[in-house]
Amino acid sequence: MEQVLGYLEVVDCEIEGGDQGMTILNNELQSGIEGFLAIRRHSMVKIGRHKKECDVVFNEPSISSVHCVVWVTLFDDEAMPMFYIKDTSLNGITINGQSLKKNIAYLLQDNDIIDIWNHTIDLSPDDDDHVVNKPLFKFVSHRSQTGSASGMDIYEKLNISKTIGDWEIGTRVVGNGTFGHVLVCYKDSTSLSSLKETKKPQQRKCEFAVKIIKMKPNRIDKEAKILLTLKHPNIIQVYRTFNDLNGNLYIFQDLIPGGDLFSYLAKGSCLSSISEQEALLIVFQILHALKYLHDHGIVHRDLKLDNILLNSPEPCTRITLADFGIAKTLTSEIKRMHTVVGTPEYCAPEVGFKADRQMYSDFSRVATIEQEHTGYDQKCDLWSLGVITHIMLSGISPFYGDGTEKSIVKNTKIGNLNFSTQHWSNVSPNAKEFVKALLTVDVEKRLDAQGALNHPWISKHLATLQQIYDKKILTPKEKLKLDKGSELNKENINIVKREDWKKKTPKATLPHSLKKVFKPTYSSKKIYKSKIEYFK
Ligand SMILES: Nc1ncnc2c1ncn2[C@@H]1O[C@H](COP(=O)(O)OP(=O)(O)OP(=O)(O)O)[C@@H](O)[C@H]1O
Repeated sequence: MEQVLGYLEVVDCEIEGGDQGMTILNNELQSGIEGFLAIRRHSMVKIGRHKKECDVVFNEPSISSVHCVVWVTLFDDEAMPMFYIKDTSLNGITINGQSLKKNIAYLLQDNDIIDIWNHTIDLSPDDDDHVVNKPLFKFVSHRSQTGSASGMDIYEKLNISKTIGDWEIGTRVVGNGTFGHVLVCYKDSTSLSSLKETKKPQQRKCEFAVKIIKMKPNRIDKEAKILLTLKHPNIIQVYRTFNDLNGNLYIFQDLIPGGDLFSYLAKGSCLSSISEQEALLIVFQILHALKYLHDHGIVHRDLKLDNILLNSPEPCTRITLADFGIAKTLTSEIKRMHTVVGTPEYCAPEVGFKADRQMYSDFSRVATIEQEHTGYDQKCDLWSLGVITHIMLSGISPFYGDGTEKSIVKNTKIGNLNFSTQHWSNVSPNAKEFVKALLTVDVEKRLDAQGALNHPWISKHLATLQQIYDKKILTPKEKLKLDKGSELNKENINIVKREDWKKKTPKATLPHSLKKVFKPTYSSKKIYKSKIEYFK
């Protein structure tokens, strides 16, 4: 069983003449301490009226079936856990007297008091009629959340500003990558005054995320430029970017609270598979995002478990593609790419990775090593999706070999797949065919995004998938917008028609003087860091 990372302490629970209708089910036994509900990785604490679904059950009509949920995400073993709460109720909940927006996850901080009875509506100290002695919950984390990099020195350490315009940068780290640090941030809200006028309780500030990248001088960042043009429910939403005088680029974006797909699959010391239905809904959403990107001439080029974020760590949740650090926009002039970029483990063979580490000795964010081949196109993203689907269905990375770059690159070029192991015994033939159709070395024969959506594995379940997507994944507003047809935020982007990509382009024409070297990045940053084994 996973380690306890935090607790909800039951407080203000002076029960008179009965149990006030509260039943704590399994969770109390797991925490081992009476009156404390354990919060562990990979399991959500649910509070509500529904006996089968919830860990804490209140038999009261004012409490919704699932009233609120609490969970924790952990980026890696060295990171501080992030605890979230989401109000899923009809009547609302408050934290420290502040109301929450429905269905939006908020970060919990030590000693936060969670009130599921919504006292704030008419609570006054002299009011004898208000509900008393109803249990509240106090959140307590197991480890200090400020950690070693204390709030004061993170700004100094990263040489970043505390505020950028009306954005306030917090001290909590959401994740770290090869290129940047992702921190929690807040946007100054002016709407509080209007809330006061309507005598509603003050609303808790929503959290956002900011990715901060150290830029090399005179580099224009393509990631920020591309992200500002995108608007899709399955692609990270960016609100603002800013370059400071210290060479930092700030990308202000939505905070995605469920952690990344790598952390979701990493249980114990290996990656575990998930059910075919669960994988199908994830693939369906990624394909929606890829279709949108590719239709607009954008290739992600670094699809991997780490860059797929979850809205909450549970099945049937929204998936968000992040990290457009090496994405590329194709235009009518540039129809193919010749730069070797990405993560070898997920990288299509035609991208042209070499196993020779020497070649990648000098690191550059705008990675450029000239390719020997005729280039590659958007189908490289479909190969990466094939690797991701393979891992989700079997828990195994298909070309990982002995884990060395040499063996990964060699295995990828051969593209052999083995579905005869016990890991595949419960996987349907259609799912295996789907993986095979994406992990096809011959690019011409490999499916594109639309082809993948038409594959029997997806098309057989299309009606159900679309229904779940429309009703559970999208908000009604998003559904309406998608129905009207997706539009880019900015008009001045050179859109390539799909037919143009199919036209063959001449061999790479970059002069040798432009040859630069590139060091690959790894999703496996976590594999190397925490030594997670792929093979069970
Ligand atoms: N908006 C976000 N909300 C929540 N978590 C995020 C967000 N953006 C990034 N993360 C987390 O931070 C990690 C690093 O972010 P990101 O991948 O964008 O950085 P990077 O430096 O480009 O990484 P890489 O080494 O993969 O190139 C991600 O794996 C993810 O877990």
